[in-house]
Amino acid sequence: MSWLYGLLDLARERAQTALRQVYTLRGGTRQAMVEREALASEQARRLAQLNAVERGLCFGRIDDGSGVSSYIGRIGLRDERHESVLIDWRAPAARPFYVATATDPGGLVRRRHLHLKDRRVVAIDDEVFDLERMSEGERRTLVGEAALLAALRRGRTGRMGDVVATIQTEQDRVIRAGLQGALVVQGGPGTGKTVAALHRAAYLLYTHRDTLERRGVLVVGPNAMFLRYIGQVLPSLGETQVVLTTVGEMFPGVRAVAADPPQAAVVKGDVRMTEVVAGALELRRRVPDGDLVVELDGLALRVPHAVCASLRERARAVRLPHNMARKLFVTELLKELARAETRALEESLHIEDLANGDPELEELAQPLDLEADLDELDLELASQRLWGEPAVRRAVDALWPELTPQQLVGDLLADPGALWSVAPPGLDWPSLVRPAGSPWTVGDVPLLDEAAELLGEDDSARRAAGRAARAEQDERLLFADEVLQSTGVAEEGVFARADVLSERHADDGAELTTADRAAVDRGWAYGHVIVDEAQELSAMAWRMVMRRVPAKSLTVVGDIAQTGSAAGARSWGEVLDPYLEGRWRVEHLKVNYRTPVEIMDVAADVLRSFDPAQEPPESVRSGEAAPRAVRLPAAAPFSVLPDLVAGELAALGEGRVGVVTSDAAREEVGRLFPAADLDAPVAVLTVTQAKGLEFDAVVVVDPAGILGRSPMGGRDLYVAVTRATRRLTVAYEGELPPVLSRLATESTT
Ligand SMILES: Nc1ncnc2c1ncn2[C@@H]1O[C@H](COP(=O)(O)OP(=O)(O)OP(=O)(O)O)[C@@H](O)[C@H]1O
Repeated sequence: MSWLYGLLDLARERAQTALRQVYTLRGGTRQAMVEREALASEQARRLAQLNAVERGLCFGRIDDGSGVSSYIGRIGLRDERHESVLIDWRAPAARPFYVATATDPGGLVRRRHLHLKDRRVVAIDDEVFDLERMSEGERRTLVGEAALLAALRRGRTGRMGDVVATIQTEQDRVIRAGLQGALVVQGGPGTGKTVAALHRAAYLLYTHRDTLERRGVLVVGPNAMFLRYIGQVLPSLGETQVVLTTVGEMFPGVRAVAADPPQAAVVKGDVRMTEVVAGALELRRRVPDGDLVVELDGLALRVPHAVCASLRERARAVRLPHNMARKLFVTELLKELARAETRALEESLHIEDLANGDPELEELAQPLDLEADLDELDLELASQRLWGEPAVRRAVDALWPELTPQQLVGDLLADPGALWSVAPPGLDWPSLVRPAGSPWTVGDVPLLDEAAELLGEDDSARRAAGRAARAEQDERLLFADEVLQSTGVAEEGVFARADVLSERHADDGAELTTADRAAVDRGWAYGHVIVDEAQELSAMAWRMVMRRVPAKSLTVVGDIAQTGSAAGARSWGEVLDPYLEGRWRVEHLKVNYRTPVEIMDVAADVLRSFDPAQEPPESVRSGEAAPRAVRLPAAAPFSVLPDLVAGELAALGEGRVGVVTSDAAREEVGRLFPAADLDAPVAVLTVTQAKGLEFDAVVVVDPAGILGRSPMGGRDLYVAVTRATRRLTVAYEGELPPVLSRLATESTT
């Protein structure tokens, strides 16, 4: 191994030297500075990648029938003669390592898993593909079974790790699926959907770096805790440029964590909320009851009701977003007010009075028609003057206000009258009503996004800047190419292409990476979007996600059987067909790598209780402690939990306990374990919070409360009991729910 690590050290030194050189250069044109910065950030990224692969640099070897051996590792390395000596796990040449099975070795005679500690090989697992001498029992489908089981037996750290060394064939199919179109990864708990999806992100970035570095990859997860749980996987694979977010954070400027009550969540997630939001906007474009009258300097500027109505119609008819159409409305209304001002002035000038009875003057006095004399320039100047008048502004704002999404949605939800008048029949709008100024909920975020689409933003300044930036683009590109050529890096293939470099350093933020820029831009079009726990997204949330990926290149990861949100998915067709019209495909993952057979049998009973047709995934492990139910004492039931959890920690020796409670018990149980968090030995979570996570031992508290929370209670209990990798205890009061009757019961005294 030392020769491979030697090459890694060399590559690091080269990157470091290049970085130092870039930093020692000073002065020059702005262009030169921008280019230096581009090189520096590329070198820094390369260095970070080289550092990330130190642990377990090389983990596999494959031998083909002709005596050729290839090493598989976290990155690709070449020797001084430019010969490939370590194959990146994502390269096509590494594929046989993941797909060869005993029955279909694909030209391999041996697959070797290498276990490294520091920089030394400490263990080897070999699989020899010799079909002649293979017994039936050996024709298994697991890839590198010994290495896989060793990986699965390791205690959990509270953070998901990468699995490059032990990816299984069915997962490999998911990871290496093409970039185009939508792929649904459906699989039961613990089948590696999340881990496969993250490796897929790394694979796609490796294989389609040109497109994806520019457009970015977005991963949407169920909550912040989950994002922390998975946050290290991609960096450990050398990829730091992926945006991780939750539905509650997808609207820039809003960080929603609060959940709606179940009924409000259902209504907010209903696609008919598009009509509600659009209706609410319509209510804000008003026509005055009678004529519009603006009092200005003693004059009453009057615009007839019918004219106001027609101005509104014209502004609507342009079909621009509201805040952009407002410009047209304002321009037209100001002209009408200018005309009205002239009319008012006319009426106020009584020439007969000025003649003061003089018959000659009276004869001279012609009826004035100042309005007819107004030309476009007069109107424009008058409009400008009027726009400076607060009374005019107030009148305009009352008829066609400039609105933010927050104003539109916040006002609507606090206004029962408005909700009543815009909600389509059958929509339970009263469940939405709440006090003004309430904190944003996760269910509000897709509504804000919907509102933002209808409102639009005044981006004329940004577009002008964009045009100017594009004019510079060609020049920049040319220059970036020259830099790459002159430094020789173009040949080394170490750097991003010139257009990527130049794009990164476009005017709107020289030091910002694609990920940085994308994360704050609601209108950013990602190259690929991965949605995890996708069964939880409502129809409205899907609209928001789909807006972020116009190319519809998606990986949708989830399990319909685990849907906990009442607004979530009942089938993949139901949520995807409105956007993809059947143009999506499903890969099924069927092997459970997390939960041992003994616990999975209990979970299977729960699954059958709400969906008898579903097959639970098959566990790869067995032989862990039998899962049990513990009856809590009737008086102060939770008081025994600290001892119970301490017992679980002791039984684990090394590992973490997850206490998964009903929503009702969460607070009281949480008080018993004050320092509970992901990294602590004990974490206390509701089922919603525990979704996607796992623990060595799980204590499920108040199963009846979990079952009774909502119509989705059975699914919630299924999620709760499938979080354990080794031990499961169900702590209940009163009677054990019949669906758990398989559990051996104990009582506490
Ligand atoms: N090929 C593999 N090698 C080693 N470990 C694996 C492999 N596949 C999955 N695992 C492990 O199995 C566990 C479950 O994986 P993961 O969380 O991705 O499953 P999931 O399908 O997303 O589960 P859930 O539906 O419950 O969220 C994780 O600890 C993961 O690291």
